[in-house]
Amino acid sequence: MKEVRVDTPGGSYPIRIAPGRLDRLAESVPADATTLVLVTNPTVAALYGKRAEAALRASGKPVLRVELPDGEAYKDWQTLNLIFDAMLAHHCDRRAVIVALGGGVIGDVAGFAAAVYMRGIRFIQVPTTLLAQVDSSVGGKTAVNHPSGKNMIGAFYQPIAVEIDTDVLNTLPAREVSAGLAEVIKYGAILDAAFFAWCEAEAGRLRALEADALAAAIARSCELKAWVVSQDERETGLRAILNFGHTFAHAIEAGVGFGAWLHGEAVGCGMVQAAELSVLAAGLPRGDADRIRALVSAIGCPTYAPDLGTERWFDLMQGDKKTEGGQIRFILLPELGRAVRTPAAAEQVRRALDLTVARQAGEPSAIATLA
Ligand SMILES: NC(=O)c1ccc[n+]([C@@H]2O[C@H](COP(=O)([O-])OP(=O)(O)OC[C@H]3O[C@@H](n4cnc5c(N)ncnc54)[C@H](O)[C@@H]3O)[C@@H](O)[C@H]2O)c1
Ligand SMILES: O=C(O)C(=O)C[C@@H](O)[C@H](O)[C@H](O)COP(=O)(O)O
Ligand SMILES: [Zn+2]
Repeated sequence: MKEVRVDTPGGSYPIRIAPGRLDRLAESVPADATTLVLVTNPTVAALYGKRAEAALRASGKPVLRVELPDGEAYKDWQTLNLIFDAMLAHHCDRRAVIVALGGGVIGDVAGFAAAVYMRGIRFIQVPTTLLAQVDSSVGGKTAVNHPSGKNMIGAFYQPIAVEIDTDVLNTLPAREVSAGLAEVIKYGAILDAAFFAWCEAEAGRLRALEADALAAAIARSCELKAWVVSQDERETGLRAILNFGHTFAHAIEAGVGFGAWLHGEAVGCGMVQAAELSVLAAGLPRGDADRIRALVSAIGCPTYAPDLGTERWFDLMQGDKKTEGGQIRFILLPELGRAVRTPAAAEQVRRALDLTVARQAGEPSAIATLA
């Protein structure tokens, strides 16, 4: 088993990575827990609900299962309330522990519920998508969407443990694998050029879910994210680099309607857009931007963005959480493996959009590249 630790001012917690962790969840259950609230969705429950529940019951604690509707479109306030309704109906107290079993949507919503239920109870992340294993389960960003923007209502709230069972990825649809790989290559682009090059070499094996390549990618991603979060839990500075590609990505997700593009797909495309902007505004060599586009394509994510109209693009990006005093601030790359947070001239942003938005009939349509 590989263990990575996240150290924040509020405490330290382990990320445990190994095949079969799902059957050993009792190891993360605190001795004084009263009820374990297993939050999941029908898709994941059908695949892993019974095993997870049995593993939790092995701790000797009662388990309350709460199933939320599946999908980004349900990552909202109403869905969050379903957790509170169930917990209050079952008289869950402050020593109840939420266990989030699912992808990033379940982890973000269940984590936010833990942050605010009776002003805060403990929670455990059991991520079952690649994206959730390499990114969303680590670092304590919890949130729901608002119709106007991604993750607009939320809290920084750390889990007490992250349990990563690499075996569960075998049931993941190919499109979800590609989406998860987008966040993997993000770490290479912003922090580790050698890891980026490794991803280029291993892209085919990663897409094919080859166990050794996948385990290495998950471990390195968790190490890099844990390193960033341990230095800047609340995104006062350094942590913002984890948002590389996301100013564009979140505009895509909100612009086309939550769920039409997967978050990881939007991140893949958003990184191509941020790389183009980096060439114009941060000195990224042309060849490095081309490598980013080629790798995003190789992992199976779209490289052309939808045509939302320039005004709408700017309007959506203006709403980004990194905007300060009305100025949109991007995460850009001066070179592969190094990221900075910086504003960019409107003209440069317009040019980057021109280069990356699918506008003409002859251009590959953004969605068509998903096939
Ligand atoms: N908190 C963070 O730091 C952070 C980081 C990155 C992304 N996110 C958020 O995560 C969300 C995206 O997460 P996601 O990509 O995991 O999507 P998701 O949670 O919607 O899961 C994708 C799909 O896979 C299904 N699924 C889950 N595990 C499965 C398995 N093992 N086998 C088969 N199907 C399975 C789910 O039911 C769902 O239909 C977005 O809302 C994004 O904003 C948060
Ligand atoms: O952990 C972080 O910090 C990230 O930015 C990781 C991102 O991949 C993730 O999508 C995050 O939810 C985006 O955060 P937001 O603050 O822009 O909503
Ligand atoms: Zn992301």
